Amino acid sequence: MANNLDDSQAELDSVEAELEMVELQISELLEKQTKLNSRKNKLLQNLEGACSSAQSSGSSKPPKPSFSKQDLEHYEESDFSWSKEVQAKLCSVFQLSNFRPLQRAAINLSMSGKDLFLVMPTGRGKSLCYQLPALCSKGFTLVIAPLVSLMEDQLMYLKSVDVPAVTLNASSTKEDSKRVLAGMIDKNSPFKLLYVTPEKIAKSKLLMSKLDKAYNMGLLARIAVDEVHCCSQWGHDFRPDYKLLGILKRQFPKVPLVGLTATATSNVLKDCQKILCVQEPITLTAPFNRPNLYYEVRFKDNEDCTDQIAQLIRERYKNQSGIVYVFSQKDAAAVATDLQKKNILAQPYHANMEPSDKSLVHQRWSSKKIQVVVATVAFGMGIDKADVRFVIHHTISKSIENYYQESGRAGRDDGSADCIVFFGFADIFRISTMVVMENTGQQKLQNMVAYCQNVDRCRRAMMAIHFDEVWNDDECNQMCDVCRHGNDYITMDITKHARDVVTIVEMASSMDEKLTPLKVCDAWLGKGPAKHRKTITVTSLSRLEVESVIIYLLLHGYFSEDFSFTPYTTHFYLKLGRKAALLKNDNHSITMKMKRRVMSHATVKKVSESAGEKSSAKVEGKRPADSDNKKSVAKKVKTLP
Ligand SMILES: Nc1ncnc2c1ncn2[C@@H]1O[C@H](COP(=O)(O)OP(=O)(O)OP(=O)(O)O)[C@@H](O)[C@H]1O
Repeated sequence: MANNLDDSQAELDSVEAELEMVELQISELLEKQTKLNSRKNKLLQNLEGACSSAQSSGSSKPPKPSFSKQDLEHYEESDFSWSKEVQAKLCSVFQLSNFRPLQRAAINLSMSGKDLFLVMPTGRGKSLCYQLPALCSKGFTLVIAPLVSLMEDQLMYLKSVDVPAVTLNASSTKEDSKRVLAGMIDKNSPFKLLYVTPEKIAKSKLLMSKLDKAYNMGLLARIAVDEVHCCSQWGHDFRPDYKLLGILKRQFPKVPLVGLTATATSNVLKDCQKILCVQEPITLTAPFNRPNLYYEVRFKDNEDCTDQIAQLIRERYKNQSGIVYVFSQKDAAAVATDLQKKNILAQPYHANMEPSDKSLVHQRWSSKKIQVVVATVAFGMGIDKADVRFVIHHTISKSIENYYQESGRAGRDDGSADCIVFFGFADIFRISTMVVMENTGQQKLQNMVAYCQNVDRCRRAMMAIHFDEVWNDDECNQMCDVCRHGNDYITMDITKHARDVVTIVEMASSMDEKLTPLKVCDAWLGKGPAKHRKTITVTSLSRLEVESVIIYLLLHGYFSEDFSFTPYTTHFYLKLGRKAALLKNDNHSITMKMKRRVMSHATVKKVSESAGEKSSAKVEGKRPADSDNKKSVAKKVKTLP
């Protein structure tokens, strides 16, 4: 009997070991699949380019795509019946001399009556693509925008260039509304643009009936849906009322619609197409690469992060405008106060401020009376200051899409600007608990963390994946810290460290104890409660290295999140992830790329070095945390008594 049991146990162990190997192989294959897909996309792009030129030279040809490069070239031309007027108004009204990429094509398509989705990075001039056609068409253009403040900014701007535009929203007076509703069916078109929120379309029968009349009179020239990704559940700013906008195309099928967004992926756009009931829209996607922006990630030391920011502002951005994004309203106030104490003209901005205070900060900043706005993400849509020279993130964003959008407020004038994010360990878990209820919140956050943790891939190329684009690292032009300071990393074998730290969490769990990531760090560094110190192998890594290893293990499935909810707050604990069991296998090893300035040579086993660097390269930028920690690097190995 005992023999039988032993045999079964042995077989079970062997099956489990085999399963672990299979799981490892699957994860390796998945990684390989991602890389191959990226290469495939790039090759397809190259092939598509080659096919288009072959087609134009008359050779034999694959079927023509629905909107080919030649079509695009056609719409880039300036010999349409409206071209002269468009060009004249570009100069005389908008005081611009040239179009930016895709603007002319978008305008020509829209003037030709085509439905269009225009995906263009933030600040590249999407508004012009419906404002200019509005001026060159009979009647008025209906613009759906998500925020009243955004409409007001647009109206202010349009007023400054003498373009008649109006809005209908909850704060419009009765008289205003009456005037606007009458204007909609006035053949003399007293205004060329009418801005409304999606809620207004959903709720105001009067507005819909006037639109119907205007449509029948041929006065509803065009419909523009700004921030069109808000239609889709998969878009990061989903707004339920956007879902009801399908009524517009159903009621007014002959009116061309243009949907504008800075952040939609192709899946989000497909969803928007369905929701808006647009049959066959043409999608124009401007390249997302902003070559004038320099992207950088810095490790965050909570104690002196604001000092570092202040120093940057004083030295590198003297007299230049910028934004510091923070996590919470409390942080906005605290960081702004800290900066003020260091003689920097900074003011906070967050959703909970009085609207008049918000506009005051915005105005002061726009007119350079203050240098820096310390803001939560509430400072976003509708911010149109061209000469923002830096956007510093005091805390990481909750997704790459958000980061792209927020950092993209820099350098709208095409002049060079910096986007720096301070990557802090504790911040990851603050954000993680904040997005816990969001569908894909954790995955998106992990992508952002992977962007920050990355040491060997061009930051642009990493962002591109999220916009269904493939950018070559060599197109970066050293405009990210990785490309500029290339090879500043080492590949490390962290298997033993991983085993040690996973054991800590395992032991805690066997004692029915949950550990937050910070507690795991402390315990591993030998700073936790005495009862833990007796049982664990204290690491010789520095705190920064410890944090990096834990983040790596979390990103790669050796750890996972264990949320615990109370009526007041959500706690983040670490538990073993699906790959933790692999560490029991002696043949399993984990390697990790780590920035030189993070790792200390004495403590980790170096597997291979990146090309071009000598092992004796000095470890730069040591922070107090590192040096403090060296005191405790006594290679203590404590075992059970
Ligand atoms: N052809 C052009 N040449 C120079 N500047 C331009 C051109 N087109 C637009 N701009 C300017 O670019 C700035 C940003 O334009 P706009 O607000 O339309 O951007 P956007 O793409 O709508 O951004 P967001 O996604 O933030 O709404 C404006 O100051 C605008 O005047």
